[in-house]
Order: sequence, then C-alpha cells, then structure tokens
Amino acid sequence: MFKTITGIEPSKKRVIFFYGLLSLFITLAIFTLGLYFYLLSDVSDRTYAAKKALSDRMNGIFTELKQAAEDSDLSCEKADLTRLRRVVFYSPTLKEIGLFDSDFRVYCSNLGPTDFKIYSSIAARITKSKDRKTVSLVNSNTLGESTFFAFYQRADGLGVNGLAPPKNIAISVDQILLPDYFYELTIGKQVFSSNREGIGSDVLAKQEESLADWSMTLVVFLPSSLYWHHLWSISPFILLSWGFLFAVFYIGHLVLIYYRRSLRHCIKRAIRNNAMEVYFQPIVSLSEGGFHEMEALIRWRSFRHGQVSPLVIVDMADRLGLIDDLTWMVIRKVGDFYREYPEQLRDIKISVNVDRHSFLKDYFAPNLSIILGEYPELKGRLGLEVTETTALNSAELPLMVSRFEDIKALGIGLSVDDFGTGYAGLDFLRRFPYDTLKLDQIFIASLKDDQFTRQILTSVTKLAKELNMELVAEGVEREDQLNAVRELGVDRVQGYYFCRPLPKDQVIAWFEENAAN
Ligand SMILES: Nc1nc2c(ncn2[C@@H]2O[C@H](COP(=O)(O)O[C@H]3[C@@H](O)[C@H](n4cnc5c(=O)[nH]c(N)nc54)O[C@@H]3COP(=O)(O)O)[C@@H](O)[C@H]2O)c(=O)[nH]1
Repeated sequence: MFKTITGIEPSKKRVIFFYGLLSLFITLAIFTLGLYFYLLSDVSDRTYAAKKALSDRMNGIFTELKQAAEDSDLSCEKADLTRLRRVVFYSPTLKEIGLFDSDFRVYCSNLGPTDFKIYSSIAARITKSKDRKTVSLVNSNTLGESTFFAFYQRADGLGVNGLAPPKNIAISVDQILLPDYFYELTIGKQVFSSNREGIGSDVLAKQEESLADWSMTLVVFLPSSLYWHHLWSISPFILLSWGFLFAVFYIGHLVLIYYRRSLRHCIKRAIRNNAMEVYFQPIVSLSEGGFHEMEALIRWRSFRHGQVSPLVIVDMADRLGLIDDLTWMVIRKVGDFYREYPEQLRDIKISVNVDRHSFLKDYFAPNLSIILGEYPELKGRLGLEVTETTALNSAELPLMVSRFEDIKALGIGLSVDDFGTGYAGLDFLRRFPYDTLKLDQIFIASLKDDQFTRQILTSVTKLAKELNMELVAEGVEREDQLNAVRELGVDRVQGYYFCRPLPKDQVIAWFEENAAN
C-alpha cells in the first residue's frame, strides 16, 4: 500500500528538476522581457530629453541673435562690431556672427565689414517662416563644409546670421544619448550630425522625434549589442534570482506536501471523497432476546496517520465546518447498507450520531428530507442520536423544540445520547420529544458498586418510563454490569459484552450467527 501510494508521488530528483526548470524559465522571461521593456522606455525618455535639450539650445542661439540685432543699423560702426564680438565671445555655440540688410546682403560680421549675398533659397525660407527665422547647413569660408547657420530678421528688414560648427550644437544631444545609443540628426534632408555608421549590430528599436520649428528630425537607434551587453552585466543577478525563485518554489512545495499530509487536510479530503467507513454496533433487547437496532459509528484508517479516533474526526470536522457533510456521508452509507442487505436488515433500525447544534441550522431538516427521498429504505428506520456537548441558550431552546418536531414529522426517531454527561437534564426530557434515552457508559461502569449512581439511574429510569421513552444502557462490557442493568429494569443493552462495532459484512454475519442461536 505504502509503495503504491509513494509510487504516485514524483521522485525528489524529478521535483527538483521540474522546479529548477520552471524557476529558470520564469527568471529568464522576467529579466529578458524586463530588460527589453526597460531599454525601450529608456530610449524613448532619452530621445525626448535630447529633443528638449536641442530645442533649448536652438532657442538660446536665437536669443543670442536677437541680442546682436538690438540697436544695429546698416553702418557696421564700432558699436555694432563690439556688440557682435561680445555675443560671439560669450556664446557657447556661435563662432561667427553677421548682420544683413533687407536685400539679404551680409554687410558686417564680428570680423569687420563684409559683402556677400545670402542664398536666395534661404532668403525665401526666412521670408516664408512665421517669425522670420530659419536654420541651414551651408559651406562657410571660415568654418568649412556643412557649417550650421541660423538666421533671424527683424520686422524692419535688418537681420542677423550666426555660424557654428554642427558639433557645438550636437553636443547637447551627445551628452544625453552617448555612449549607449546611436542617432542621426537632420535638417530637412541634410544630415547634420550622425554616428549611426558605428552601430555594428542589429537595431532592436528606433525612436524618432521632430523639431518642426527648425525642420529638424532626431532618430535614435537602440542596438541589439547594447541589449546583450546589459543582459550579460546583470547575469549574476539573474543567477541569484533563479536560486531564490527555486528556493521559494521548493519550500512552497514542501509546505504543500506537509499540509497535504497533515491530519486536518487528510480528514477534509476523506470527508469530501466519501472515503470513511461506517461500523455498526447491535443493541440487544433483553426481554425479546433479539436485536432490532444498531448504532452507526464512523471509522477511518488514514494512510498516513493510521486509525483515527472518531472523537478526533468529529472535532476536526466541526472545526473545518464539515460536521454536516460528515453526517450526510454517514446517513448515505447507512442507506447504502440497507440497499445492500435488504432482507437481513428488514426489521432493523439504525441510529446515527448528530451534534445538537446541527439541528439549529435551518437547512438541516430539508436536507434530511432530500436524503430520505434518495434513500426510501431509510424511512421509518433511521434514528438520530443527539449528542449534547454544549449548552443551548434561551433563544435556541424554543427553536430546537420546533426543529425536533420537523424531524419527527419525517418519521425519524430521536434519542438522547450519553445521558447524564452532557447538558441534557431532567427538564430537557420533559421539553423535548425524544423517543429513546441512552444512559452513558460511565454510569453503567459504576452502577454495581456505587449506590449514588444506582439511585440516580433509578429515578431517571422511572422518569423515562413515565414519559414513554425507551431506555438503552451503553457500554455494558461484563456480565455483572448486564445484571445490574437488568435489575434497574432497562431492557435494551449496547456494549462489548454482546458485540463490538463491526464493519457491515461482519455485523451481518454476527446477526446471522446469533439469530440462528
Ligand atoms: N457526530 C458523530 N459522532 C460520532 C460518529 N461516530 C462516532 N461518533 C462519536 O464519537 C465518539 C466515540 O465513538 P466510538 O469510538 O465509536 O465509541 C463508541 C463505541 O465504540 C463505544 N462503546 C460501545 N460499547 C462499548 C463498551 O462496551 N465499552 C466501551 N469502553 N466502549 C463502548 O462507545 C461509543 C458509543 O458512542 P455513543 O453511543 O454515541 O455515545 C462517540 O461519542 C460517538 O458518539 C458520527 O458518525 N457522527
């Protein structure tokens, strides 16, 4: 049995392999995807930051150009030259600055008077722009090929142009994007600054921002090499997380196994799976010398915990909120027993133990009626033994009387179990419509030698008879106890003296054997 069941459980090696693989898969999924999404968000944030820095720099350049244009006239006098030189001296970007007239002729620069015409295409863009500003990449005699030019024209036609090497402007982008990302910055279709040739691997993602005011576009590339580089650098952390996750899984697995093997869980599962057994103990009638009653008693042998006491089962079922499920299971098994041995059990009543508090529940009697519908064999034969383990309060008392009446209306007999040890007093017997009173075995054990017990039981017996209740003496183990019970005038007896609780086939065999005698 043990081998069969442990055979179902996966071996330790397989469990470790499974959780190892599962935790590795989850760790890799979290880190690889996490890194990918982190880089996507980073490239997007940094592209936006670069665009903002570029925009600030462009605004700075035009502020400088406006300063240079202030109070200028067309003379290129000393004051003009001084102003132009001061702007260039303090500018972080501009290397040269010039003034042009309304015909777009540059007549003055910080180097002195000059005379050349601005390209007509640029002049047209200045005229068309809404605030008479534009930028361009043009050759310059002083700064060489692809020099950055910014143009601003006042409303009266006087304009200022500033020259800068592209790297002076691109530095604001470089500071934000390098060395992680590659980018290309264009003005119109002309490439203004770019390092995209250096990518050297696949591009994992691309982010684009445009600065419409300056016709600039910034495209930023996320190279796959950056992704792999980061993944490699966090690999020790990945390994640690794998180990941690594996430990969490494995400890969780051990806790689950521990819980599944716990008595609490085993009892829960056995009740849910109908996996408990019911034993039956005959009750003998002394006057008739026969037996027409039995008590159904729960029995359960757990694979892990061995034979479990019914007291433990009942207590745990109560704590798990499964006490009623236990009762339904026992009653159905009694129904099955009648079905299996219809002939042998034709004249036999069987009683089942029920905690008194179950009767207070409003679904109890209706559920019982449903089970009687499922098992018509139980009608007129089923009895309930009410165990009185806790006291009833004043609100519960009248409710209990009405519940008892509902149950009796279903044709079910009611007995007071363990009379004398629970909360059932003499007053109870008068109030509740019990059919049978079962004297607890503790009194039977001391009946012969204890006069006080004898006196109590004599009055109880008298009262029971007055109330038309049947009496059963529980726990009769020896002949002297049987004689004492007989002397008391109790007719029906239950105890090891006659028969211990037995499984259904054995109790049927006992019946057949004893009926023959
Ligand atoms: N709510 C439910 N309670 C149940 C159910 N099945 C049992 N029980 C209750 O558990 C208590 C212990 O039951 P158990 O160990 O089965 O003991 C019963 C008999 O085996 C025992 N007995 C009978 N004859 C003798 C005897 O001669 N000597 C001796 N020492 N013991 C004997 O007595 C118990 C009879 O119980 P009861 O008549 O109910 O008092 C017990 O309190 C059960 O009620 C269940 O399905 N539901």
